[in-house]
Amino acid sequence: MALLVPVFVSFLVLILFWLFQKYQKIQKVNYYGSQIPGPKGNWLTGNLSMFQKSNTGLIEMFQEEAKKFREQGHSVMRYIMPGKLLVFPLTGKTVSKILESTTEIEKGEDYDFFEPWIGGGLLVSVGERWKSHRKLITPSFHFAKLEGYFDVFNQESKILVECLEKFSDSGEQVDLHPFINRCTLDIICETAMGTKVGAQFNHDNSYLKAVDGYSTMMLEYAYNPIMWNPFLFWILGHKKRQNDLLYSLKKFTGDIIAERKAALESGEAEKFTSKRSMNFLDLMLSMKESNVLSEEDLRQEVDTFMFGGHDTTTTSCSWTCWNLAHNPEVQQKVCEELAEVCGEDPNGDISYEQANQLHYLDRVLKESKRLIAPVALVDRKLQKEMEISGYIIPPGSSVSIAPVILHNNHDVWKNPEVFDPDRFLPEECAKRHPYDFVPFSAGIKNCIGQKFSVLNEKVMVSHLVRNFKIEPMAKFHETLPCFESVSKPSNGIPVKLIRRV
Ligand code: HEM
Repeated sequence: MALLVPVFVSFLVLILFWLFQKYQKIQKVNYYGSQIPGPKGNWLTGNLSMFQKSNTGLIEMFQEEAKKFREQGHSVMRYIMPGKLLVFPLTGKTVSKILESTTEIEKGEDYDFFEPWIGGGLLVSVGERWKSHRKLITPSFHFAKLEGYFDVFNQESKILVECLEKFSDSGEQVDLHPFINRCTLDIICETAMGTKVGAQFNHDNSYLKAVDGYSTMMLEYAYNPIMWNPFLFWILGHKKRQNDLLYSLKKFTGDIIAERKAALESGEAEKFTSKRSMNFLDLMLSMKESNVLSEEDLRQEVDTFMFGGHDTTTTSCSWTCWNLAHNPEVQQKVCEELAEVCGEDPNGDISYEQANQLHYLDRVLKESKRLIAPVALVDRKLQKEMEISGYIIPPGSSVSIAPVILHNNHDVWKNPEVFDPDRFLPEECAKRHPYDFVPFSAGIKNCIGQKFSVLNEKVMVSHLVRNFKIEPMAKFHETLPCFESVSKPSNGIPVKLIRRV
C-alpha cells in the first residue's frame, strides 16, 4: 500500500506533464493558425469536426472552402487540428514555394502509417538515402526502357477486353473499376517484377484486398486522433489489424522477389527478357550485385512501385472511362484518332510510336486527371519555419500540394466542373502557371512513374474504346471520388458496353 501512493503520484505527474505539453502545442498551433485565413474552430479541437464527414464529402468541402477564401482575395487557407496546422496553398503560384523547395521534402504525418510498409522506399524516404536511390532508379524509367513494356501493356489490355466481352454480349451493366484494377495489377507486377500474377483470372486476389484494407486504415488513422496514441492503437486492436495487412502485403512482393532472384541466378529469366525489356526488379537486382541496394531496400522500392503505380493508374483509368461514358462526342473523337493513327483493327497492338501520336487521347487523359485528381493531395511536414504569401508557417505544420484544390481554381479553369480536353491545347497551357496542373506533383519529388503510367493508360483506354462504346448507367455524380490515398470511385464505374463493329 505504501508503495502504491508514490507510483500513483508519479503516474499522475506524468499525465499532467503530457497534458501540459499538449496544451502548449495546441496554444502554439492556435496562435499561428489565427494569423492565416481559415474556417473558425473551437479552442481545443480546432476544425476537427469539419473532417468528421464521409470521405466523398471531404473533397467537396476542400473545394468549396478554397473557392470561398480565393473569392475573399486569399491565396492560402488553413485548418487547425488538435495540435496540428494544415496549410493549403490555393494557387499554382503560391504552391511553388513548397514544390520548389529542395529541403522541405518530408511527407506529412499521415505517411507515418506507411513507414512499416514502404518507409525506406522513394515515396516516403528523405535525405541522402532518397537522393541516391532516386538517382539509381531514374534510368529504369528512361524512354528506351518504357518502350520495352508495350508488349505487356497490350497483352494485358487485350485480356481486359476479353474479360468484358460477355457484358457487351448480354447487354448487362458492369462496374469497370474492379476489371481495370486487376488489369493494372497484372501490368505493374509484370513490368515491375517480371512476374505474371494472373489477377484478371483470379478475382479473389489477397494482395488487392490488403492494399485496399491498408489504404482505408490509413484514412481512419489520419482523422482519428485516438489512433495516434501508440498504446490506444495497440489496445483497441488496430495494431493487430495493421500487422495482418502488412504480412499479406510483404509476403506478396517478398515471394515474387525470391522467385525472380532464383530465375535470374539460374539464367532462366534471360531466356524470356531482352535487355531492352528488362523489368524494374531485374534492373535493381543487377544493381544489388554491385552491393548498391540491400534485400530490404529492394523490397521497399518494389513495394513502393506496387503501391505508387497500381491504385493510382487504376483510379485514373477508371475516371477516364467515366468521363468518356458521359461525353460521347469526346469518346467518338478518341475513336476517330485511334483509327487514323493505329488503323481499323480493334485487336492490333498499339506501338510506342503510335501512343506518342495520340495527342487528343493525351488531352483527354490530362483533363480527366484535372477534373478528378487520382491523388487528391500530398503533404509536406515542415522542418523549418516557412513564409508563404506573407504568412508565417511554423515547423511541424503540414503544407499540402492539393491537385483537388488547384485543378478546381475558378480563376484559372473556366467552368472547372465541365470536362473539356481542349483546355490542354498547347496555346491554352501556355496561359497557365505550370503548377496550376499537378496530378503527378512537381519539383524534385515528382512522380517518377508518370511517363510509364500515361503510356500504360493510353494502351488500356485505346483497347477499350476501339472495342466498346462505353455508356453510363448512372448520373455523373452518383459515383464520387473518395478522399483516400487515391480518389477511387465511391460507387464504381457502372456502364453498359456496346460492341463496336
Ligand atoms: C496516374 C498515375 C499516377 C499518379 C496520379 C501518381 C501521382 C504521384 C504523386 C502525386 C506523387 C507524390 C509526389 C510528391 O510527393 O510530391 C507520386 C510519387 C511517386 N510515384 Fe506516382 N503516380 C502515378 C503513377 C505511378 C507509377 C505507375 C509509378 C511506378 C511504376 C509511380 C511511382 C511513384 C514513386 C516511386 C513516387 C515517389 C517519387 C519520389 O518521391 O522520389 N507512380 N506519384
